[in-house]
Amino acid sequence: MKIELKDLSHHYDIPVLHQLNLIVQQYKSIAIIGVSGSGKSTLLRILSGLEAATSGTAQVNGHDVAAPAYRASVGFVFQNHNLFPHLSLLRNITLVLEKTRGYTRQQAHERATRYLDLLHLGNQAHKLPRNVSGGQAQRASIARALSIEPEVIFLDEPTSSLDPVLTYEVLAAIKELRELGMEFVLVSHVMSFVHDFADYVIYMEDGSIAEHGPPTILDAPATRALQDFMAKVP
Ligand SMILES: Nc1ncnc2c1ncn2[C@@H]1O[C@H](COP(=O)(O)OP(=O)(O)OP(=O)(O)O)[C@@H](O)[C@H]1O
Repeated sequence: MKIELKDLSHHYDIPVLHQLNLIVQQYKSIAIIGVSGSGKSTLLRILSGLEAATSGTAQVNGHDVAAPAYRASVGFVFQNHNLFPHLSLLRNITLVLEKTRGYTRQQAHERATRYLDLLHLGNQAHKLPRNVSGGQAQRASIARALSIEPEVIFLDEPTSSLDPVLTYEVLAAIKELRELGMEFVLVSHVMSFVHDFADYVIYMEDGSIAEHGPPTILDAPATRALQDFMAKVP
């Protein structure tokens, strides 16, 4: 995947991202790390087209992220699974395919079943989100994001609401998908996973990219900022 940022800035009531410039290419799984409030989720939302930057430009695989059609071509997984509570796992997916892709019920059913199976949820398909574990619900939301067969999948701390066992389960599923050739940009606080999973790491501090490079930068940071961060995280 290729990501290109040019003077990308964003502010809410306060400035949050400060003139980011970056070109990253030929990586398949990019992790954004940094302390709370450093701007990771904001950058992820802008890269996925969920939010428009205040100024500057961002491109992903040559697409301008501000173009309306771009948003429909990517998948996004939120911190909490964000499934409709009154619909089964299966219906959560088929509804999206029918409404946003114009699939027939039969086509939607086939595709949703394929992705639920891929996430090892075939036997849970007819359950409501509240009747499955948090890890299973989160895997269903990943299946939903995958079902539109997006060019890139964005994940915002997909395990932040899960206990260690469920975290392991979701991260294992994501690793499996990477082996299938899917492309990811994710925000994660689980450094062991980032080390293992990402082939490129972006470290953010105070709304700036303080350091970026292959995951080996986590072992031997070039900047004081990343050194301090790595000394504090488990
Ligand atoms: N919708 C919003 N309205 C106003 N301020 C916001 C909004 N979203 C984020 N912020 C502020 O922007 C800054 C960056 O937030 P962001 O969520 O991008 O950081 P983060 O690094 O992802 O943090 P965390 O790890 O806690 O999720 C924070 O100061 C936050 O309070």
